[in-house]
Parts: sequence; C-alpha cells; structure tokens
Amino acid sequence: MDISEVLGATAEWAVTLVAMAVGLLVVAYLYEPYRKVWHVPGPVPLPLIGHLHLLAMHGPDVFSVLARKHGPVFRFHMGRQPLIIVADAELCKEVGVKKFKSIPNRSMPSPIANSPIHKKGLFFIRGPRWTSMRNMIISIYQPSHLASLIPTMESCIQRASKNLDGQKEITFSDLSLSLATDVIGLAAFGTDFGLSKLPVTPDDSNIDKIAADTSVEAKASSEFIKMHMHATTSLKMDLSGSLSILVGMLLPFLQEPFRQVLKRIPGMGDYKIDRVNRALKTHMDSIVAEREAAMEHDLAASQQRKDFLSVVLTARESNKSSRELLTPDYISALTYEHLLAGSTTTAFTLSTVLYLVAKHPEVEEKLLKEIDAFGPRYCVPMADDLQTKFPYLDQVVKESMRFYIMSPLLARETLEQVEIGGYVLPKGTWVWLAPGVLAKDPKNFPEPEIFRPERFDPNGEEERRRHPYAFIPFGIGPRVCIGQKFSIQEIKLSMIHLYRHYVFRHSPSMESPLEF
Ligand code: HEM
Repeated sequence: MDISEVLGATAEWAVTLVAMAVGLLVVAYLYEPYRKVWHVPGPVPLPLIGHLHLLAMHGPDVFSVLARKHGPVFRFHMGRQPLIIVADAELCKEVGVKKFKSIPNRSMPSPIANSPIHKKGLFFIRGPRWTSMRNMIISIYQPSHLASLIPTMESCIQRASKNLDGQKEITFSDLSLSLATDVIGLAAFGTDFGLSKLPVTPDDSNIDKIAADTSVEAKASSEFIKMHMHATTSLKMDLSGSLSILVGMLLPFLQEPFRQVLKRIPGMGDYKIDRVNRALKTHMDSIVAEREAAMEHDLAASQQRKDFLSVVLTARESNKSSRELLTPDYISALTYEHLLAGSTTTAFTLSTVLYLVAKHPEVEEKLLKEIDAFGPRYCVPMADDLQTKFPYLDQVVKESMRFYIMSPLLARETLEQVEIGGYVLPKGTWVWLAPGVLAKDPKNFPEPEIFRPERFDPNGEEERRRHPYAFIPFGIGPRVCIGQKFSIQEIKLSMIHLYRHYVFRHSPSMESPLEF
C-alpha cells in the first residue's frame, strides 16, 4: 500500500467517522426529549415524525385508540415533541386542580410564540401577571354584567336569523360564525362588525362582497375580520401549517431561522402569517389608542360603555398596579383574544347543537315543547329564566358539547418535577389532558356513540354516577374558560329564538358522516 492509498483510506475513515458522529448527534437531538419521559408507556416514535402518522391514520380518535392500548397516561410524539396525554377523569382533576401549583401554565405551540398579539392574551401568559389579569377579567364577567349583555345578544340573533327568512337551504355554520363574531365584536370592542347582515366564510368568499360596502366603518371591520379569519386558521400546529411550523415540528432549532427567511418571501405561508399578525396588532393598537383618546375627551361617557375594552380601560385607571399591568399591548392582546376565543368556539357549538337536534326528531319535539311553554315569541328570556326555565335545553347543549367536543385536548406544561399517575415527569414536560377521550368513555357515558340529552338530567342515575370531572368541555381548574357563561347564554338565547321561528332539517347535499 503506497502513501496515497493510506491517505485515501484514512480520509475515507475520517469521513465515515464524521458522518457517524453527525448521525449520532442528530439521533441524540431527535430523541433527547423522549429520553426524559421514555418510562411513560406509548407506541415507539418514528424519527422526525414521532406519532404524526397515527394521527393521519386515526384522525381525532387516535387518543381514544392509544388510551385503550396503553392506559390512562401515555406518550404521544408530535414530531420531536413528546406530549404526556392524561385520559382519566380523576387524573385530569389531579393535573388541572390538585397539582395546579406545579402545572399552572399552558405549553406554548410554536405558531403562538412568534405572535405578540396572541402571546400576550390570558391564554398564554404565565405567573403573577396571569393571576392578576385573570382576577381582573373575572371581576368583569359578573352575572350582572352578563345579564346586561342579553339585549345586545338578542338583537344580533334577530338580525342574523333574518338570513333564514324565505331560504330553503343555508350553510348554518357560516351564519353561526357571523353571528358569534358580531356578538363578540359588540361585547369585546363595542363595535358592530355587521357580519350577519351577510354571512362570512373562512374561505373569504363573502369578504369581497362585504368589502364592496364603501363605508369607512364597514371597510375597517371587513379588513379586520378578514385578517382575523386568516390568523385563526393559520394558528394550527399540524401538517397543514406553514413550512416553518412543519420544519419546527421535526427539527425545532431550524424553525426560527426558517421563519426569518420565509417571512421575507412573498407567496410563502410564513410571509402571509407574518403580515397578517403585524397588521392585526397595528389594527388592535389603533382601536385601543382611539378608545383611550375618547376616554380622555369624555370620561363619563366612556365609563358608561359596557364593552370589554372600555371596562378594562376604566379598570386600568383605578390604581397604580393596574396601570403597570395593563399596558396598551396587553390590552390589545386581551381584547383581540376575546374575538379569537369567543367566535369559532361558540359558532361551532351552536352549529353542532342544531345539527344534532335536526337529526333527532324526538329531541326536537321535547325541546320545542319546552321553548313554547315559556311564553309568546316576543317575550325574551332573562338571565334567571335561562338558568331555571330551560332544563331540557341545558341537557341538549351539554350532550351536543360532549358528542362533538370543541377542544378535545387541554394543554399544560409542568413548572417543576411532578408525579402523575405513578410517573415522575420532569420540569418542562408537556402534559395534555384529553376531555375528548373522557367524553367517549363508556364508564362515564354508557353507549357513548348515542346522542341522548337525558344522560345529563340532574335527577338521573347516569348523571349521579358520573365522575364530576368526566365532562370538561370548558376545561378544568383555575385555567378554566372565562367565557363559559357568556357563550352558554348566547347559545341558549340563539336556540330559543331560532326554534320559536324555524325548524331545521339536514340538506341532502350535506356531508354524511361529518368529518372534522
Ligand atoms: C362554546 C364556547 C367555548 C368553548 C367550548 C371554550 C373552551 C375553552 C377551553 C377548553 C379552554 C381551555 C381551558 C383549560 O385549559 O382548562 C378555554 C380557555 C379560555 N377561553 Fe374559552 N371557550 C368558549 C368560549 C369562550 C368565550 C366566549 C371567551 C371570551 C369571552 C373565551 C375565552 C377564553 C379564555 C380567555 C381562555 C383562557 C383562560 C385562562 O387561561 O385563564 N372562551 N376555553
């Protein structure tokens, strides 16, 4: 062997060794988070994609399938990121309530981390700031405030339902989205978006028609809503996300550099998301600034306003710590969050209630009887009436929310090492509760695939036997939804108004079975 052959062989070895070392580093990087929670049962994750192939295979049922196989606490890998899924009512109570001090925050998905308008809302803020803001917001949502919103809600419902007059066929989910967005627009901003004058769809098709309205207010609202719709649909952290989100799920360290580059390339998803998020923030900041100016101009008139933004601005002036806490960017984020958290959720729930009632004539008959018994059509129920005079409607709404649960997962992250269901989880573990699995568990809901509102009858055996945390569509513990009563009030008022004037049937062209 001459010297050049020796050198060649050495170089080959060196390249092989370097390639192996890089390969090992990549594998170590990919499996590093797995190492910390490998003792929790779960399927073997594939490199890069983790368990995303299972999600593609089973759809949203994947967590029920895995819970049956691996037990109530198991691992699910979203790309490289392991999630510890908790699918048992008692253990959910442990995570959400009993051990709240060790698990007080939500994990922050990557699309949010890049958007201040989303990041600074109540949903994702942490620590003492969250405690103070939550207490301040809860104080606004007193029963008397909710009751005072009934006329606003009712007038939006009446206006939206005019779209049904003379119609043989309508896509109700579009109408309910317009309605819910209008209601929250008035409740949060004191602004009438007027969307239910003409339903708006997330694919923007009606936006153009709305934009044809030349009034300044209509233009501003339609632009704002268009951006909002886009921002909402792009928040998903799944296979349909932007390229940087996809890359981030596989190799998180590459996400930020990718995003920085892609957001500068017109036509890329990241480019659009970045522009929309910045525009939304600018728009919200200008709404807040305008309202602040109006307040300075006429304090007494501003204090009379009932919308969330005005109430928060008034609260800010009450003392020094509120002024420090409620800076304009947080106020923008909190107000915008209402639109984000309160429109699609309520619209989805109202649509599914209507869909399920239309599918079950015996439920419809019982419901109509209850609604008719309340009184003549012009008699609008008050807050107390909604709570006490419509027990069957209450059961129908609950059962619909169980049947098609809006949030099948609740995100949490451990603040310190904690033990859940016999497994020690280190600080920083993503622990996600699975109300979607609980809602279909025959232990708590016999024959879970049957739509039966009576299972929520407070005097019934099934309701009495059920674990108190088996049904948590609005979440659990101190982080529970702040808009629960608001949206239930809106849904009940809508159902009462709609069923006083119309009945609904499924269109022959409707997708069956529904796919989510
Ligand atoms: C049917 C309608 C709604 C559903 C199903 C729903 C569901 C949820 C769920 C599941 C959570 C997470 C709770 C947890 O992690 O334990 C949540 C949180 C939240 N929701 Fe709702 N929601 C609805 C309507 C609303 C409305 C109308 C608003 C605003 C007025 C709102 C504002 C919020 C906020 C701010 C949070 C975060 C609370 C915190 O972290 O302190 N939601 N919601």
